[in-house]
This record gives sequence, structure tokens and C-alpha cells, in this order.
Amino acid sequence: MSGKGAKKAPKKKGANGYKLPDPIPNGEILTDVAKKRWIIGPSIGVGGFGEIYSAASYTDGKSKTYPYVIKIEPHENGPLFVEMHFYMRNAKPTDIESWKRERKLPFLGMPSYIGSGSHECHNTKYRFVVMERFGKNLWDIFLENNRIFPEHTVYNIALQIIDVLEYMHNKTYVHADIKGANLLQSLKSADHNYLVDFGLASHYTNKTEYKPDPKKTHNGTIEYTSRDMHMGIPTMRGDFEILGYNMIQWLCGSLPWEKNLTEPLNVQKQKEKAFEDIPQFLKKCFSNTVPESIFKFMKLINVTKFNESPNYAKFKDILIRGLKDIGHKPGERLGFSASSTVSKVLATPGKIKKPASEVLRKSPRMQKTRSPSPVSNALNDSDLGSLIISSRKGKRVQDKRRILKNIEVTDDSDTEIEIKIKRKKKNKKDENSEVVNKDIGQKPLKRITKKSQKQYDPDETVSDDETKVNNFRHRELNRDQKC
Ligand SMILES: Nc1ncnc2c1ncn2[C@@H]1O[C@H](COP(=O)(O)OP(=O)(O)OP(=O)(O)O)[C@@H](O)[C@H]1O
Repeated sequence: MSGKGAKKAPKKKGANGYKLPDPIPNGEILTDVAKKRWIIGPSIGVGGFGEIYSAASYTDGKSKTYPYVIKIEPHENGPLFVEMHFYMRNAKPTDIESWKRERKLPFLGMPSYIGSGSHECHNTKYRFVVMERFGKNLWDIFLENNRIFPEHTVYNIALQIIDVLEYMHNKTYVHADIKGANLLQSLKSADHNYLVDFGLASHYTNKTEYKPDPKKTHNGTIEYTSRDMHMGIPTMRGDFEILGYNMIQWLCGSLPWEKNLTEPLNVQKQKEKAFEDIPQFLKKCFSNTVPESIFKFMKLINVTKFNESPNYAKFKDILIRGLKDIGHKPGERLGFSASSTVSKVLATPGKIKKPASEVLRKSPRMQKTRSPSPVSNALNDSDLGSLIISSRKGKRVQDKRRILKNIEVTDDSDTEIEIKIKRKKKNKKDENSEVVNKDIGQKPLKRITKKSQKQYDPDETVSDDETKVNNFRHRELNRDQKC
């Protein structure tokens, strides 16, 4: 017990370094907009701006089990505002169920909207969202697994995510922040993952011109941000690009730009270069064999126009074929440790090709990086996939050149090793290539743009939720007041 003059415990900090408000006390009762009451249980996680608590429907007294979670943040926080309204509009359980029925999906990793409201505590007004409770996030599992997921696991996770993206895109929204930390295992089955955190969800562009938006540039979690989002343009193909970077990280252990995350323009430039020469980029990422499915997946992103619906079936087909090639199938049990697949390979020799992600591949983290040739500012066909209005082409090129031309890509690899692009029928040897070194272990952080730090009136109506996505909190709360 602390005596007089004992120091108070330091305030918790959010995932992005912001000080968090005082915790909401265990047993606090919250009433949502539908007048349903919820009781707060123990905290289960800390996000960028607030805390996530376990929760239960309140009838009387404390609950023994907490099957829900409540995400609660000070009222002025933009992302929770956006997330709440995204849930309310797009995640009604009946909508999700009818979509699943229509599409004949046995599972859809789209969380349902349960409830939301406002609450006052510590003389501070909070906003809260009630959600289903899920289990571990994939980022933690990835770290526990020495930063490698088996190839079949990666494809099966990606298939689940694509289903959610199709659902969201159909509702005219993009997620824009797909990452392991936002993929949570179902408590009912560890093989089912839910995509959470809709704090950066926004309507995708339906413009005919590729028009960069300086207010939204680099939004997202920088290592995965799509090239379109680096330009401030939310696109459906951008979600696939983000997914692609995640898949590469899960398979390789790291992404080539992880050392440069404090320099968004540098990261952007490296991504532009990656799509100018996909085989070269993949050779750099994969120190041994490049899975053909990843190559095809990236190529398909590259030919998808910025304002068109991605070909979901084709993306899925690439992954399903990839699974079949390594003796696996869609919808099977996930299995996160590499050994689970190795034993399967050994159990059915001859039938199954050794997955690229496993035994043969060295972790890129073990190797040093090498300077690639200087990045050219020229844009090639890979960029043209994003341009449908030829008169705008030059403009975009100009925009990109202007933004990117002063960026030096820093890379210091010194190891060259031979790698191969895996072909379905033949293994074609390729030239020598660099791999990159990464020494990272932190949970990827969401980038907060300058615009994000503006405050807004919490009593504003919800009609302009897209603009509020950037209106993150930047003032500290008065934490000395009691509930
Ligand atoms: N429905 C849920 N069930 C169980 N755990 C959850 C749930 N939602 C979030 N979490 C956990 O709480 C933590 C923070 O969640 P979330 O990412 O949604 O917060 P956030 O404030 O948006 O974070 P950030 O902005 O930093 O990404 C995560 O580690 C996640 O694992």
C-alpha cells in the first residue's frame, strides 16, 4: 500500500507513445445508444489512443465471464469516431449473415456491430464501441514463431482477408490498415481470423482522375501503406497491396524498408521501385525461392486500375493454386509453426513440392543488406496500371517525381545469394540478387499524419466521417479528476 508521498505509478502510454487517460474502473457501467447496459471488466489491450476492456452485458452485479470487449477513447479522438460509424453502417449482424449466405461463405472475418455510445468518467467524455471478443492477434503469433509463417498458412489467412475486403469494398469502404496486429483469432476456432480496427476505414475514391490528396498522404502503418495511400488516395487495389506486403513479411520475416520507417518518402520510393521490377524486388525479399503465387499476386495488383474493383476471384485463385501446388487446400486448419508443414511434406513425399517459405529459405534477418542501384525516378508500366486517364498520366508522374526525386534510398546489404523464382512446372534459375537485413521486433505503429493531429468538434454530425479519420487527438487529458 502506498503511503503519503508515495509516487504515483507513471501513466500508461498508448501504442503510438501518447499518454493514455486514466483507466476506466473495473465494474463501471456503460449505457449504449440502444439503452443496453454493459459492465467493464479487466483491460485486455492498449491501442494508440485508448484502452480495450473486456466487457459483459450488465444485468445485476459483476460478471464472471466477459464475452465482449469495449474500445473506449476520449470523445475527440478521430479514429474511434470513424470506427464506430463504420460499424454502425456496415457491420450489422443481419448484413454480414446475408452476405455469407449469398456468397456461400462458411466463415467471414468481419466483426459484427454490437453497440456504441458515450460515457462520462474522470470528468472526461468518452466514446465507446462494444465488439465481439476475439483472441490473440497474428502479430504476436508471428513474433512467437520467430517471424515466419508457413506458406500455406499465409495463403489461407490471405484468403480470409480477401473475403472481408470484398465485403468492405462492396460497402464502398477500404480498410487501409491490414496488418497482423489487426487480425485477431476467433475464440471459437484459432483457424478463423477477424479483421479489426476500422479507425482508418474510408470511402474509396470513385474519381476518374488519379488525384493525390496531400492531407492524407502516407496514412496507415507505414511499412504496409500502399503506394496509392502514400499519395493520399484510398483505393481498393491499395488494400490488396497492403495485404501483399503483409504476406511477404510473413513469409520472409521482414520487408526491405523496415529500417527506413521514419522516412515515409523513402519507404514510398522503395515501394514504387519494387513495382517497377517485381521479380527483382521479390528476389531481394526472398533469399531462396520466390513463391510463384506471390509473384502473380503482385503482378495482378500492378495491372489493377486505381478506381476499379479488384478481381477478387482471380486473387483468390492465385492463392488457391499456390496452396494446391504445395499439397494444401483452402479452408484447412491453419497451423502457424513451420514444423506443421514440414511434417506434412514429409508425410506425402513426391506429391508435394517443398514450400518456398520453409526449410530452404534463410531468414533475411540473418543477412546484411546491399545497396541497390540508385532508384530511378522514371515510372514504367507498373505505374500505368493505376492510370486510366492518359491526360492525367503525366501529371501523376510529375507529382511522383516531385515528391520522390530528393529521396535517397538507404540500403546496406552486402550479401548476394542465388535465388529462384518457383514455377509450377519448372524451376527457372535466376540471377544473383540482394537480400536485406532487418533487426526489428516492434509492433508496427500506425502513422499519424500532421493533419491527423487536428482536433474536431466531438458533437459534429457523422456525415463527414472520412475527414475525421485524420483528426487524431493531440492534447493530453486531465487525468487528475476522478470518476
Ligand atoms: N475485439 C477484440 N477482442 C480482443 N482483443 C481485441 C479486440 N479488439 C482489439 N483487441 C486488442 O486490443 C489491442 C488494441 O486494439 P486496436 O488495434 O483496435 O486499438 P487501436 O487503438 O486502434 O490501436 P492502433 O491504433 O495502435 O492500431 C490489440 O492488441 C488487439 O489485440
